[in-house]
Order: sequence, then structure tokens, then C-alpha cells
Amino acid sequence: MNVEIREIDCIKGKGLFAKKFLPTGSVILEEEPLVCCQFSWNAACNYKACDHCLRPLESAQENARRLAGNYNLVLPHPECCTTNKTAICECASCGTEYCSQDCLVTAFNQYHRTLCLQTKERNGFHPLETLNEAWKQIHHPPETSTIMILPRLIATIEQAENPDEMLKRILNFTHRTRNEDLELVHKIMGDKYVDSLNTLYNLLLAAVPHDVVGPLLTLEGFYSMLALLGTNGQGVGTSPISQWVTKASELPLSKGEKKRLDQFIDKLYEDMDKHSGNFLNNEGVALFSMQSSANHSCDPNAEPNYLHNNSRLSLVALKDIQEGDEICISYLDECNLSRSRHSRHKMLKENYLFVCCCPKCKEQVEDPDVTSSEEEEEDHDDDDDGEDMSE
Ligand SMILES: C[S@@+](CC[C@H](N)C(=O)[O-])C[C@H]1O[C@@H](n2cnc3c(N)ncnc32)[C@H](O)[C@@H]1O
Repeated sequence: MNVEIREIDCIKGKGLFAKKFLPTGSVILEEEPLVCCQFSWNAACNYKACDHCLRPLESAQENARRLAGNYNLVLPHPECCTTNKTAICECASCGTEYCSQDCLVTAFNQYHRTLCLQTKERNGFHPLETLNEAWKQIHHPPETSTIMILPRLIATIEQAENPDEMLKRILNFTHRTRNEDLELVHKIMGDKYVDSLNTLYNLLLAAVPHDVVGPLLTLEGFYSMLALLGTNGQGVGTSPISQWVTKASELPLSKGEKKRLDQFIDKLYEDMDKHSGNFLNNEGVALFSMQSSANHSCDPNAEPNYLHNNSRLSLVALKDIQEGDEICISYLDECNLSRSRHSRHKMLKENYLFVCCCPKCKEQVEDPDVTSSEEEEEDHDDDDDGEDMSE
């Protein structure tokens, strides 16, 4: 093990620490998620991924054609496509697709036995479909989470051999809705979300059996579960075309062939950008036991990656990390991380209930509260935006 989890103090709680020197670019740890779920709009918009591990189900060519809106496109070097279409299988009862028999069986034994719709018809009447639809109406893209990971989490407890142990494991993830010491309240507790959350709560109760997890599904418990997801949920992204690009770029080609391939790839990305904008990946959210112990820094020394093109997480060192150093990731995406200290603090307080004291924040302590009118406007938009309860 390259790392260990240690208690830091009553402010930060626990954290992840290096047990040895970890050079820049090295893989610090790899882990499978406890649960993972594709975003609701991402699935509805035909981003085809394994329902269990998010591995792409489209070939690179199918993916490129769909994203570029060009159904005549022919991808050179088809041998660089990593999608194994022959391994794809589906649940005989509901038609849910998986990248392999392994994923099908694992999903069934972990949660799908409870959640299987038992029919291939999708008429929108099943309580799980209703829940998903209600979520989609509340949460338009860009997506940062999905309510549909909650049924999966609940079914995982219900189906576990030892449900109490599993429940304990899940409650080990930070799940508070308030930080009394700092008088911070999670964004989801705001008045503007009360109606949407009540609707989702009632739909969730109707959608999943909750014999064992009953106490978790009081209204207060539901808010805690949402806080747990908001605080610990890690975005997952997979893509057949980016895998193809990586493999094709490693081919031993002549200078001329390499130039033609680069031009092809540039043009393809231009077309995909025009047709699909930023939405190129299969995207979802997952909960990881080890990675969720990593605290935030605005100047992180590690970042999550999906080197296996599925939900298996690889935590990669962004800098040289010395033995004993704390391993920190950024909870903010690249765009938000580049914002002013004021904006970063606002997002971290509302979504993660802490005030960041990382070296970068300390360095910027004298900066004005708002650095640009653009950020002021965005902050204002944020306050008015009605329903979006994640970042
Ligand atoms: C994903 S958990 C990280 C592990 C957590 N420290 C624990 O004890 O379980 C996220 C929570 O950790 C705390 N946290 C993370 N980064 C922090 C930081 N830089 N300063 C203070 N608290 C932090 C916050 O309470 C946050 O909501």
C-alpha cells in the first residue's frame, strides 16, 4: 500500500497520506467503486455505457459518427478500438446492457436483483423511471450527479450478506448536512429546494424496497444521503474515441502517415465540438472508499483518472509527493479551480461545508472578495437559478 488513512484533527477529520515517495505521474492507488451510476441525461442522450462499470458499449467508429453527426465517417486503424462488442450482454428480464458477463453477474448480486424492472418495455410508469424523469426535469446538463445512484446504494445494503456491516460502511462516508462549528449549512437545505426534494423523496420511497434501511430513509436521512453523495461523489468519464486516439497515436507510422492521422483527428474533434459541444464522454458518478478520504486543496498534488476506461479509479500524482505528505485532490473542476479565492470558498462552503486553508488560499488571503464582474454576475445567476442543487 502506498497510502494510509489517518485522523488529522476535528476540523479536517481524516485524510489520505503517502507511506512512501510517489513521483509525479505515478499511480498512487487504484480502486473499484462501491457503487457507480451513469448520469440520467447522459444515458437518455444515448451515450452507451455498461450499466455497472460505465465501460463504453459503442465502437470508436459508432461513437465518432454519433458525436460528429456524420454517419458516413470511416475511422482508420479500426484495430485501435478497444470496445469488445462480442462480450456485451443484457439482463434477460429487463434488457439492461453490460460490457461483460462479469459486470452483469456482479450488478445482479449487488443491487440489480432488487432494482430489475422485470420488463423490457419502457413506458415511464415504473416508479424507478418516474424517479429518473423527475430528477431529469430538476437537473439539466451539465450534470454533476444523479439521484439514480441512491436506489443502487440502498439496494446494495438491502442485498448485502451482512446489511448492518454494509450500512456502517456507507455511513463511514461524510454525510453531514450542517457544520455547526462554522455555522455552515449544505446548499441542498436551502428553501428553494424543499419542494423538489420532497417530490424526489416520496418517489424514492415508492421506487425501492427499504426493509433494512428504513431508518436511513426518514426525510432527515434522505437529506443526509444527498449530502453524502454531494460530498463524496466522484465524477467518472469514459470514451471509446479517446481510447482510439490514444492507441492510434502510439502506432509506428511513417512521418507522412502520422501527419495525415493528426489532421484526421483534429478535424474529427472540430466536428464533434460543433455537433456535440463539451458532451463527448459517457459520464456518471461513483463512490470510492479510499479516494473519498482525500481532502481538498486548491493546489492539489493528485487527481483521479480512469485509465482503464471504466469506473476503476486511478489516483495519479500531479507532483512529487514525499513520504508522510497529505494527498489532496481538487473538489472543484478545472474551471472553478481557476476562479478567485472568494468564488472557490463560496462553492466549497455550500457544497462541502468547510473553509479552505490550503497554501494557495493562504497566499491569496489579501485578495479582494470578488475579482471580476464576470464572477459577480455568475454568483448572482447562481443565487437565482432556482433548481440546480449541485455545484
Ligand atoms: C470526501 S470527504 C474527505 C474526507 C474527510 N476529511 C473525512 O473525514 O471523511 C470531504 C469532507 O472533508 C472535509 N474537508 C475536505 N477538505 C478539507 C479541507 N481542505 N479543509 C477542511 N476540511 C476539509 C470537509 O468536511 C468535507 O466535506
